[in-house]
Amino acid sequence: MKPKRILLDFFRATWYFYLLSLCFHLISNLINVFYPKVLGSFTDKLQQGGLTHDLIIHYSVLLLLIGAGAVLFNGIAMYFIMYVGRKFEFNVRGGLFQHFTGMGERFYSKNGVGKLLSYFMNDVTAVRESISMGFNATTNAAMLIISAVTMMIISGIPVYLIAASVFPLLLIPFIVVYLGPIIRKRSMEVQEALGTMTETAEEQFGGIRVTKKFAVEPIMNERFGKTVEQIRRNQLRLVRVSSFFQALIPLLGTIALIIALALGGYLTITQHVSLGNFVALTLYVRMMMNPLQQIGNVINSIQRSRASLERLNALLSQQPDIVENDGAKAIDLSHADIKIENLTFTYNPDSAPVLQDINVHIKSGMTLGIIGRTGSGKTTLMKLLLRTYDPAPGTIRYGDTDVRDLTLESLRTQVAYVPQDGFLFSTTIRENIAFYKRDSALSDVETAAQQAQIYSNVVDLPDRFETRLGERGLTLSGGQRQRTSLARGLIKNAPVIILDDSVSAVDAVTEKDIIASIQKERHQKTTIIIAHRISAIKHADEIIVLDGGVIVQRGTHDQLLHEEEGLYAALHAIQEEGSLHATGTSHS
Ligand SMILES: Nc1ncnc2c1ncn2[C@@H]1O[C@H](COP(=O)(O)OP(=O)(O)OP(=O)(O)O)[C@@H](O)[C@H]1O
Repeated sequence: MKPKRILLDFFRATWYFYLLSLCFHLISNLINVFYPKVLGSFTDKLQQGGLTHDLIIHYSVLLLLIGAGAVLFNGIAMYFIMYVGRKFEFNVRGGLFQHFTGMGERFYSKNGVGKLLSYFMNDVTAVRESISMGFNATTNAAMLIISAVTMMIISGIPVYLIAASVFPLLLIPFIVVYLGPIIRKRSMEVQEALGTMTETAEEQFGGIRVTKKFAVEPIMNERFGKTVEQIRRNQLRLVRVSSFFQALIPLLGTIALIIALALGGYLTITQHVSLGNFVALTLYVRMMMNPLQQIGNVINSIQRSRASLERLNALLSQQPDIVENDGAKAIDLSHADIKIENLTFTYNPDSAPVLQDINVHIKSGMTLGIIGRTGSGKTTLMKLLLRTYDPAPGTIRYGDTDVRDLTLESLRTQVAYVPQDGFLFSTTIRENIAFYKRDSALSDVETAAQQAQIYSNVVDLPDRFETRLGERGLTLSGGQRQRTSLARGLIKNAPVIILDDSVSAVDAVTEKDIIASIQKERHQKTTIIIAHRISAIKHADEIIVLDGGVIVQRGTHDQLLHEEEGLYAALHAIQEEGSLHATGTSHS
């Protein structure tokens, strides 16, 4: 993939706006540049004693027209640039969002939500501001300088006087070249510190309930304070160099003015330059100072935003780690067996495998139970089935098709995955359940809710299925959230469903009802249930026991119970004892 160059692509698509703006800037400056000349001629008339009432009115009207014309055309030029700047923001934000949604889990585990938000907000705005402001100020200044110098020459001001007065201004590019990279580096540090702060804030607001329950607000305040302090330090470092830079530009302007006054004054006294031309010269030099100062600001802001632009280009050039093969096909998984053969997987090449030599044949329509200690690789195995991470070629096949040769859409629409902590959106319960198909009939939503045993809870809520949930579904209890997420998986009625510890937060009676309803509804449909409680999987056609990434046992519930030395029987004994204690029937 070619590296992304968003600015170049954008300019290619919108160059005519810039051209239009350039034309209006040109008109505005051509009008504006007459202002010193008119004043110069006014001064000459005054000196020669030829000023009449009519002439005063004439000059006043002329100056008014010049001012109004310049402002009007400058305003139009600015409008075009601001318009196109907002378009840039809109395009890039849309593109970024689309790009981010295509990225895989590995990308999100590296980039926190706060960081991504910071790219959206700070970086895009920084680039937009610098291109809008940059274009306006640079074209304005360039045109003004060119037209001012031309006008001075036409007015008969000696070239050596113009050259001497304008010379200090020519030093600006050298200062820019020297200070620019320093500003850019320091600005990058500020942007990074801002990203860290957004990330910390996002995480801390997200975890505020935990913070409060542990009464650790002071620690959190201190941690957040450190990130803010880092921003302050970085910003001060940036301000030191950028304010020095910004102060230098007007200083050079002032030196130019002093030369114009001193040398111009001398030449006026010695009759080499008319008083009118002397007034015009000082006004022209004064006139150039503001745009030059703006250019200083612009160059500063361009230096700062180059860091943002580089980051945005780099981000948009990143390829998702999971990509569809060229010949990927969509196949119907309704009757496809899932074959896992000699599957070994590691998240990082340097670390030990998380799964080792896994072999499972999941016949179409069967129920597979997976149990194992925490961290034994159960979820990882499911992520590979969904191709959230890439398994080695040939190790996972649906029917006869390698999972890598399936289109991602066909895979993920036909395999429903219900995680343990399903994220709920801050919208209605109905929309959360009908997530994959927003226009599902209410009756389908209700049926799924019944299967997930959440129906009776929902109908007790004031707006039933139209009840809006708080952020991340926090209006509901943990068990209710889990069952809503389960309903979201069940409504798909997909050929394959994976329940990844999806009933861990419900009581034993509700779990039994959910399992019974799943058994009924998913008869003849492939169902994979991961659980820590044996009660949730004991009905499965086959159960595999994972330990340390390896299948250590497999069979039906009864077969596994007979392997008395096995992990399964041990887990069973512990859980049975626990439930006997819980129901008060223990004899010990
Ligand atoms: N994105 C990741 N990057 C690196 N290592 C990971 C990643 N996700 C999981 N792991 C590691 O892989 C191992 C298996 O994790 P996995 O989530 O598959 O276990 P699990 O059996 O589902 O656990 P649990 O029952 O607690 O959900 C763990 O040691 C975990 O630390």
